[in-house]
Amino acid sequence: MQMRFAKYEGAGNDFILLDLRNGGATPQSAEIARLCDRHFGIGADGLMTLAASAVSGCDCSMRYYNADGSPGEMCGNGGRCFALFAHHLGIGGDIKRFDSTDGIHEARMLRIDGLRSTVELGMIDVERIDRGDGYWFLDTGVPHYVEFTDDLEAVDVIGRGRRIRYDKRFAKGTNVNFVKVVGPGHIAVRTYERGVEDETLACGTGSTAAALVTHLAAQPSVTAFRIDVRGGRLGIAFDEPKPGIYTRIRLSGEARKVFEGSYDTANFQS
Ligand SMILES: N[C@@H](CCC[C@H](N)C(=O)O)C(=O)O
Repeated sequence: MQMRFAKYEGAGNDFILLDLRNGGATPQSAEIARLCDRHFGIGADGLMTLAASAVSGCDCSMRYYNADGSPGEMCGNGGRCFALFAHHLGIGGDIKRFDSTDGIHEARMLRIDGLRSTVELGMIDVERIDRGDGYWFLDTGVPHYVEFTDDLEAVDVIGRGRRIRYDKRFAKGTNVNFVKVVGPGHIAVRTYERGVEDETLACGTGSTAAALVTHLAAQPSVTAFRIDVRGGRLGIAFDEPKPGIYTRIRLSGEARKVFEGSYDTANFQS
């Protein structure tokens, strides 16, 4: 069977998008891993399916899978690409509302330029940030470890990231972020991603975690951050109605449709 797909990227975090509204099945985990393989497949950090939503008021439903085929509860850059994919399919109005495993999200196209757009995505509220010895840990849709460094270029993101990712302290495993404070409201982040098992060029939920922890630990009066990542630049803004309670968290940045095509499912199934 031929399956249509589209490829999108947000700050270099890249994704395969499948529209399942007409009844296609979600690929099995091994098939997703083969599709995401950069040598034998299409190549991507993750894959998302778009389907009709069972949640009242939602335009559609997103499910996220990492490059190794494991499901993730949420993906920030993926969510921004998903919203643009929905926009290109003519789904929803100015505000796209969709459910993911971690909750309901709203997205807006702030600026459209051909196949690219600046997309702002609402993230789930964060009400708990744990402090460890030299690190912070929080859930911004998926689990994130955050550690500050003065020399981001010198960090062995893959080596250290992989050790921390499998540390027994983190029951579900964790994504790992190294953060350098550049100035007021300005940080740079490198992320080792769970499920990709590598450094990626950007991570939206990781950038969200890094901005919240920077606010908490170093810049309590700042509620909007510029985040420099390997693949570009992201923005985070949020409200803090009570100390340590973060609401209206918005992740913004460019997203782009890269190409579309079709594949023969028999080539990717075992
Ligand atoms: N790249 C993502 C995060 C994707 C999920 C993550 N790897 C996990 O399953 O923990 C982002 O932009 O947020």
